[in-house]
Amino acid sequence: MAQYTRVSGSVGLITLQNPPVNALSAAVRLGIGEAVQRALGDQEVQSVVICGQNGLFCGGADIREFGKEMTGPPLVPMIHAIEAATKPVVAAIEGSALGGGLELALGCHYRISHCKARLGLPEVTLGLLPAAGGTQRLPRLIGVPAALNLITTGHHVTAAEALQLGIVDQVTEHNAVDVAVKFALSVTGKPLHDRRVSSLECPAAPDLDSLFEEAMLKVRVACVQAVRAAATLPYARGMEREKALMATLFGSGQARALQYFFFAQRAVGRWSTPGGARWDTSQPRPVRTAAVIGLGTMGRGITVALAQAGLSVVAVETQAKQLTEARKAVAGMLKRAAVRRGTTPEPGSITYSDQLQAAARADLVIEAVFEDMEVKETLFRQLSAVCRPDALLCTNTSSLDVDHLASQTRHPHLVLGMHFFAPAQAMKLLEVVYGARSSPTAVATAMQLGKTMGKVSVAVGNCRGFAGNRMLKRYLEQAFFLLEEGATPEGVDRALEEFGFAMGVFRMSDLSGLDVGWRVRKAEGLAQSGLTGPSARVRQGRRYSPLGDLLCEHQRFGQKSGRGWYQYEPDPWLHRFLEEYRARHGLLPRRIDQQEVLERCLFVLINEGFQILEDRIVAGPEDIDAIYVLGYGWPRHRGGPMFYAHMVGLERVAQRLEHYHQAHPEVPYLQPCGLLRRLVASGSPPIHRWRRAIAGPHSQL
Ligand SMILES: CC/C=C\CC(=O)SCCNC(=O)CCNC(=O)[C@H](O)C(C)(C)COP(=O)(O)OP(=O)(O)OC[C@H]1O[C@@H](n2cnc3c(N)ncnc32)[C@H](O)[C@@H]1OP(=O)(O)O
Repeated sequence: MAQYTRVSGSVGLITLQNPPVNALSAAVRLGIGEAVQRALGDQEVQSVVICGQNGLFCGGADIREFGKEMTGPPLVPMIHAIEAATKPVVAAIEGSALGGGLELALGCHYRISHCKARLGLPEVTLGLLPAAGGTQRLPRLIGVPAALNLITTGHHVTAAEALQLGIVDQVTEHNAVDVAVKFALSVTGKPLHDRRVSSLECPAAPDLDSLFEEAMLKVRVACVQAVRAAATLPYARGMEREKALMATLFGSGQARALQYFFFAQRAVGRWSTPGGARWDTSQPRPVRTAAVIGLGTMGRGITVALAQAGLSVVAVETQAKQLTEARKAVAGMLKRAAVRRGTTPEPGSITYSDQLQAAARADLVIEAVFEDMEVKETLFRQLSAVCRPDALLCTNTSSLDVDHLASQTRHPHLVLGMHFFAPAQAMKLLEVVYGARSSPTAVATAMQLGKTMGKVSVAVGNCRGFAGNRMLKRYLEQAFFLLEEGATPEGVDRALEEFGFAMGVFRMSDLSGLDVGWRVRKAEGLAQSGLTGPSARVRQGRRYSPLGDLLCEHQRFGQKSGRGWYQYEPDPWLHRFLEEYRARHGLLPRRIDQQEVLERCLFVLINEGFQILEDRIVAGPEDIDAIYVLGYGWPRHRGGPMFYAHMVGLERVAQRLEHYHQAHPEVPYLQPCGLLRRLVASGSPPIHRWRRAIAGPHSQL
């Protein structure tokens, strides 16, 4: 909807009304069109202001309408009508003007922005391009290099930057609508020709061809082609090109995946637990002071993330040398982040101590000590004695039993996992792991704290490895089995990187350190040295690959030791080692193609995802997809593992798993899990119906 009123005698005020972000839905487009006509036809009205209700101009096209049949008037002719108006039209930008919202503002003759507003054309992040004239008007207004940068990255700019670039005409600290109305009165009757952006010439820039060629190599080709049309063609032909390019993107799998992921990241905030706790009925407690215990790499990152979110942080490290180093490292991290943001580091929000007692007054404590149950058990008993009785006690463990740690304390309902991903100050993902006794308030508080730190928090039930690492285990395992059967680390990584992972599984393991998993496997009784014969490759009645353990026995810990799955200097060791290993175990190497690598590594991970859904460890497929894209490098343009399964087709995923299970009956995880089989049997419903299909007592399966 759009509301029309007359203000200050002669200004027609059009207010976009579609909470929460005034997206340009069919109803809003219809409303704007009608209001513009009314304003232009009203004899009393000399100028027009367009704004959005509730302090937000417009979040762009309504993404929920994409992929559905188009209804309502199209955006492009409406923007043309505004630009062609003979009365000045002023956009009053507050909050955000993004995508179609900014394109609407670019169709206005003037743009006044509040100083806190942000502007941008983020369509590329949804697999699209700004096809309501954005690729044609923005280069004409601010020049090709700056427009190309904004359009191909999707970056938002601040109001100050927008003023400097020439996107807006004025920035105000006052009420932008009031300022725009006054401004509209002041420009009444002034000529408008040079205010119509579509009629401007693209400002000349040196060596445009090489700029376009360079951009083509780096970014979405369609965006570059559209901006090139702005620089080389008349406006009307440029608009035709923009429309044609958008048509090729609109139905693409990438666009569907990116749009799905936009909503998935937001859906995880509406968490629920099998015990009935929910986001909308649980009240978070305020957290003003947080303590971090253990200042290794993770503890330092968590300290920085908390301080940057404006909390007072008590950083505790009992080893003097480590404490001194951590203090320096944290100061350096804060300084570098401030330089990047162009601000000064906040002084005084972190205090350091070598005494646990320093955490006594904290609202919430996050321990990040060595990943060892005995060490953590002792710490939780101490924290329970030292801290306030209402303090939330959180563990940053990546796999240990949260319920067991809770049982060491006096108030188990206040114990949770907060599983950060390295580097903790930068990674967007946080797994909030609730135990059997965690209270709804505790979950809500940790979820809210994650949001305050700028993270996407996903509520996850307590199980070994939680959601992310539990799935990762199956993925790694298949990669090892593939090596046993004849594949090479390079071949497996190539297949995964061509699929879209920034790093294949072996390169990623080398980076994070092979010894980390080795320590966990030793603690679980899986890694055992000296075993020979068939028993070397079987544990707990299932196929097991000791390859990772053997590499560690040869002191190959990955990048940190200069050698892992790859050698960082010429060294044919690994291939010889694999050949000898296969010969020793009577394994006949075969040629393994990319399809098998992908299906075995990815479908087994997806199968575990379905098992996690069935076990109610997470509430919906969006949780798993957010975890995998934000924490494990799953390519965003493929939406996440569960969305990928939906795109591939559940029947095919189940068939291929069955096929591999028949070939490898000793690997039980290759057998399609019950939920996957039931979804296939019920006709493979689309992903947005899975949540309902899984839901316990009301299950439709
Ligand atoms: C011809 C085609 C023309 C144009 C193409 C386009 O315009 S494509 C759309 C381009 N716009 C965007 O990509 C902006 C997306 N939105 C945002 O970046 C943020 O939502 C925004 C506007 C900065 C506000 O952020 P905030 O943190 O305040 O809110 P949040 O992101 O949680 O969003 C609140 C709910 O609104 C839903 N929503 C946001 N934008 C849109 C949109 N454009 N269409 C539909 N719905 C949108 C969002 O999903 C949240 O709802 P929820 O139910 O929680 O999912």
